[in-house]
Amino acid sequence: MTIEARIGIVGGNGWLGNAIASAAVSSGTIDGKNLILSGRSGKRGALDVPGAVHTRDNAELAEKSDIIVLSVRPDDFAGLNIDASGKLVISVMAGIAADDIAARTGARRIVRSIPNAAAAIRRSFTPWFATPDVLDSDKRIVQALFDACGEGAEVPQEAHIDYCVGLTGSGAAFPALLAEAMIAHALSQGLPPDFAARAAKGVVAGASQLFEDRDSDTSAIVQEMIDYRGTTAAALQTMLDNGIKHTVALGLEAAAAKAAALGKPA
Ligand SMILES: NC(=O)C1=CN([C@@H]2O[C@H](COP(=O)(O)OP(=O)(O)OC[C@H]3O[C@@H](n4cnc5c(N)ncnc54)[C@H](OP(=O)(O)O)[C@@H]3O)[C@@H](O)[C@H]2O)C=CC1
Ligand SMILES: O=C(O)[C@@H]1CCC=N1
Repeated sequence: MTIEARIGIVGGNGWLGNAIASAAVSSGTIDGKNLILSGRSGKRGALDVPGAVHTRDNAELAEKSDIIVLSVRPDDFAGLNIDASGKLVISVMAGIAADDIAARTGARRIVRSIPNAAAAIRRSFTPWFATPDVLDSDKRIVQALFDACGEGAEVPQEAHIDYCVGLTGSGAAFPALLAEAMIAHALSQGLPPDFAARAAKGVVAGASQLFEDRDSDTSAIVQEMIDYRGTTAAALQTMLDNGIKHTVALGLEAAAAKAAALGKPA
């Protein structure tokens, strides 16, 4: 789907806002001339967004946009002054509730979402939630925008978005941590650093490619290896016995708790 509406991204010069803008244009989902990107400093994002207008003036952005994406840090939201009444607002901010977005912007049609940094390569799995006033036509645009960034998926409750800050928003961070743990152990066993890094990243990257197959079932992969009763089973069972699932659960809960705290005044 091509989005004909004009989209303004507040914080469009930042990590995520720039990635979304780049993905939307490079996929052909929106013409760059229909994008306006704002930032305070005048700095541009790392990724080129051909045709887009850049501004430091959020009032100009609001005036020129049919849809406003809020991509400032949660801590900066309280200082944001923008009139989005009558417009669709799409927030990517962690922890900021739809009611607070409505109160600050005057908008009623509000979507909350949690993309991740893989939007830069159009591989973000992005959950999104629409408040009751959001129109079906708005939803088609939101889905198209997040499909341009990878894959969008509507969730039925706002609470799911708060939960997903950890589940999807952290993006490459958790697989990177797994690779880090593997590298650290390989180094402790005397393997050369360059080899250890290539080996661990190669395993994680290879697994990611395998998971691309929509039919791949992670629990089946784990069970198959446990049933094989070989060396991988020994490793998996030791990790399970030592609480790896509990550790992951604690991490996801910590992310959700941090997001909840971000949404509250200090
Ligand atoms: N990065 C990620 O992977 C993810 C981020 N998010 C959410 O996305 C949002 C953006 O995060 P991220 O891109 O990482 O942060 P960045 O700091 O990279 O980008 C935020 C941008 O907002 C701009 N900004 C701040 N205040 C204003 C303002 N009043 N008007 C216009 N622009 C403003 C800043 O511009 P300047 O520097 O010029 O002041 C900055 O470039 C956050 O709310 C975060 O929770 C959600 C999921 C994943
Ligand atoms: O780490 C963060 O705060 C951002 C927001 C959600 C995921 N990443």
